[in-house]
Amino acid sequence: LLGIDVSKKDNFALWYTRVITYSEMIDYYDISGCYILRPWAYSIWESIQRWLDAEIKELGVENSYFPLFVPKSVLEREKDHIEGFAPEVAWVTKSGDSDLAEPIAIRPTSETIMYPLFKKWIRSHRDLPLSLNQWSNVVRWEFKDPTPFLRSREFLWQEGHTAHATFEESQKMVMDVLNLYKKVYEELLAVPVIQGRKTEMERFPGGDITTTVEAYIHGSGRSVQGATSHNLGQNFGKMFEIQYEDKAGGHAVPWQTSWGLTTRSIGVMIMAHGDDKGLVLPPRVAPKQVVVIPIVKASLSAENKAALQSYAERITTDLKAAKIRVHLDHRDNYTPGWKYNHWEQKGVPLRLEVGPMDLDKGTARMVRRDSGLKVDLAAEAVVHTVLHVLEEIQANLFAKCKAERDKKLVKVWEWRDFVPALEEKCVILTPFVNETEWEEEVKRRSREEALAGESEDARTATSAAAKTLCIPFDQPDLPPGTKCFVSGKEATCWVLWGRSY
Ligand SMILES: O=C(C[C@H]1NCCC[C@H]1O)Cn1cnc2c(c1=O)CCCC2
Ligand SMILES: [Mg+2]
Repeated sequence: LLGIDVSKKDNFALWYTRVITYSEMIDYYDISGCYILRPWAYSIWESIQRWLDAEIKELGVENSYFPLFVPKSVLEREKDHIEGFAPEVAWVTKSGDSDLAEPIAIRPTSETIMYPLFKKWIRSHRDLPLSLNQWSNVVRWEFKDPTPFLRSREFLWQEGHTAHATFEESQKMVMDVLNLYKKVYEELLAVPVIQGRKTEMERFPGGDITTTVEAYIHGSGRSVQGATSHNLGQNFGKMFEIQYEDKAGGHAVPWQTSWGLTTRSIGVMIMAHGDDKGLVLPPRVAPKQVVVIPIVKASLSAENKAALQSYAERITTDLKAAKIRVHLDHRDNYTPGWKYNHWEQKGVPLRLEVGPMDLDKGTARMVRRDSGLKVDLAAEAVVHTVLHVLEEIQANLFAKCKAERDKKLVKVWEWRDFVPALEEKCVILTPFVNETEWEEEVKRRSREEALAGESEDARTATSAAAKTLCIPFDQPDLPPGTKCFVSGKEATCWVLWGRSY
């Protein structure tokens, strides 16, 4: 097949599979849940990394690297931290033919690897704040159906881990990082997110406060956690007996944070912006922002072919000089039409067509990937127009995504309106009593009412149930006496619900 040949709205899962393969981002691997990140995808991860790495360093964080392995005795140091997650842990039990004395876990996250060293390094208040990050892979043997980028058994991420003398300082770090995550999504990936706090049921049990950025995928109507930033309180400090001599000469336990953003962010961007022709890349992370395509007609004389080639090369050189990521596709074994389709599937924001007429008139035809708009430009106007239009495309993608999300962001006050709104692919704000048993009840009833007697595979990554996404920091007005939408009890806050990945 030359084209994607399936519409995003008709079969979202198949559309996504076609987009990530035809754009040469992903290839499949023998082990379920493991994928190859090809250069077109890896380049996007590098752009995210480059921006985020510089920003966390501004916060005083330093990069480091800890071992991939953690002994069973250390990983299971505190039962309540690990109990819910145990099935996801991958173990090394042998080397060659011989069994290891003690099974060794492959890191699913690095708290238990790092914090024994934090204990060793943090002795005085002068050792604080300790702020480390590592860019690495992690392994979680997920049970649910895998989806490239969104849910894989190995993924790339950064995990930040800090220790502070006061709660206030730790909470500032939690929020400073959460604001960086919002910028990664909104300013790099052009995807709007809602910041908030996870409910008691959804928060990381090892921490005290879990904050999150929640994205909405218009095509599937599902929401997805974009990244998390936790205030761990003193829990891990107590668990790992981290203590230091404070200014008054007494013993104190530091206040810690941990925070992570993963390659899932790339999947969110693909789903948010892709269309029926394939990927649509935000210019700020596009591996190539412009592709120059010479239109070489066979009838052209040799010198005209050469003239056209050098004209296209000059335009390419001018763009490179302006730090624009440009590619000249002068392959003579593909037609211009084939190339248009190919680079559209790869989501390149701008195409510049350069034909014999353009050579004569000193022009080039600029075609926008997001809107399809075609504009003929004078060669000397190409660079500054391209720079301007790339910014326009970035803003346009964000605006389109935000409009789509806002159209589906609804308020519901009564239970009877809740499941119908889910069926309409909405993400739903409700007044809520914010008690775990009522959260469980909503999960159960929303699945039951949506399935209406049908069953649901436990492995499904696309459950019919609604779950809480977050308690948005930006709370709508809640007049006293407002009733919880499901329990009828006094509502204590507005909560965001949705079907999610
Ligand atoms: O990983 C975290 C907390 C924290 N880890 C560091 C980055 C930020 C944040 O994700 C929670 N968590 C999730 N998943 C798992 C574990 C786990 O602790 C441990 C066992 C395997 C699966
Ligand atoms: Mg998990």
